[in-house]
Amino acid sequence: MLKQLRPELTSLLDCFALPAVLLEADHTVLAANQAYRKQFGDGKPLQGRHCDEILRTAGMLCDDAGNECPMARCQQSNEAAHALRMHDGRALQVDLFPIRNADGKPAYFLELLTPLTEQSTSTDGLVGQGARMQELSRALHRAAPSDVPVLLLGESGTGKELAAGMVHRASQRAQGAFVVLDCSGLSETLFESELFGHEKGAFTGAHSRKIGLAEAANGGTLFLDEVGDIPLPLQVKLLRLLESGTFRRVGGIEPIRSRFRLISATHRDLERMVREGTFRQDLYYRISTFPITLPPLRERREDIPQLTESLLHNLGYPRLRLSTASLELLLAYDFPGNVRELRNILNRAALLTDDVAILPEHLPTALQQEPATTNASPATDFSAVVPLEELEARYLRWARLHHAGDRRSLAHSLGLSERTLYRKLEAIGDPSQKRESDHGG
Ligand SMILES: Nc1ncnc2c1ncn2[C@@H]1O[C@H](COP(=O)(O)OP(=O)(O)OP(=O)(O)O)[C@@H](O)[C@H]1O
Repeated sequence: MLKQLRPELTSLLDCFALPAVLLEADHTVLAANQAYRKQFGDGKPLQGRHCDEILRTAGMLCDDAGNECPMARCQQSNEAAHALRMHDGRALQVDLFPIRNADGKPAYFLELLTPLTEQSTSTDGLVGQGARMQELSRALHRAAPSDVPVLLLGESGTGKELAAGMVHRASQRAQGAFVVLDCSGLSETLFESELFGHEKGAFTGAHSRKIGLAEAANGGTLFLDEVGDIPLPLQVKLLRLLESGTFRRVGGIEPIRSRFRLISATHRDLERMVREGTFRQDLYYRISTFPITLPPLRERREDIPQLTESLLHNLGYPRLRLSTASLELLLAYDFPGNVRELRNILNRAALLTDDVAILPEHLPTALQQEPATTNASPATDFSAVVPLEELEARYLRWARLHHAGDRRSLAHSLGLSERTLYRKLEAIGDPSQKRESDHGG
């Protein structure tokens, strides 16, 4: 019956800017919109063809690496199903929605294909073997299997989004979607329509119905980045969603149910915001069942050598190395922008060098001039209580950089045997240590 309505259906699907296709239960295409035809079409009519065959022709495997087709799950559960696929080297989120008949049974299926941003699909793990990273990894793995809300705290660039992705992939909802909403800088209207979606005509510019991220996250994980930036009036709406599991699209009447695991992140001090009245206490309790703090890079400098190698590899410079002098400069730097800043520094340096080594002149001037903190002994730079082990590591690094003599005389000045100093420097990933041991020193 629907076949006679193909032009109307195609026109309806054209309301979506994203590739959208209407499928029958046997995977044949009833109608596809222009964006779908453009991205996956081969010039021949798509109607009546199997979606698997169309996508395969376009170079996208539907069932690779054991990825099951979301259609089976959608048919079985009569709920939206989600999956991730690769196409042209980019990740696509596949959202499949059942179109139910008068008996409430899934009769047709609407499939939307959303390209995901590089960050939200990064498969890189959190790099780092130091004590702080091991502690972090344990906490993330402890939190992952349960469905409790996780709150990731830490400065900007410490890897909160990466950590959220890790929790999702290690959770029972790994087969579902990992949906990211960056809550910073969104106006109230935009925040609401992003999270809850809207009906056509709900406000000026709402030309078509839009599925909200809360709905897209059904069966998966919703990651609210910069949750501390949500304005107070919207915090109550978010709380209602979390408490009831239901919401309404902007301009909609029907309550919609969505089940997802919530992960939130912020670089703000939420407890202080609660005290100051800018963040609702009830919402804070709701999202912070399992708080996990990500350490800033300057508190885990021992990971810098490994991170550098991994970041250079990911940036497409697998053979590029840091000279020892450059690594020493990085080890002495405080990285207010954390791993993101290290990544940017390496990217820029890689573009500046034609050789196989990044030299100090390829690094930003802020690093080339020794920072004040490295001239003063870090042991006397008390701004916070830190573990003694870390203080020792910081002091050793400072001493290594500033001691004029060789290692034997440094060991003597520190009151250590040369062998003990060697072990301690090795444990903190001191680069000159490696250089000396490479030469049998
Ligand atoms: N431990 C890590 N190992 C490898 N890469 C990392 C690590 N931590 C962060 N990165 C990289 O640093 C960049 C920033 O990470 P991410 O976006 O996860 O940080 P964030 O804490 O969410 O930042 P913001 O608060 O600004 O959103 C990304 O490119 C990420 O891949």
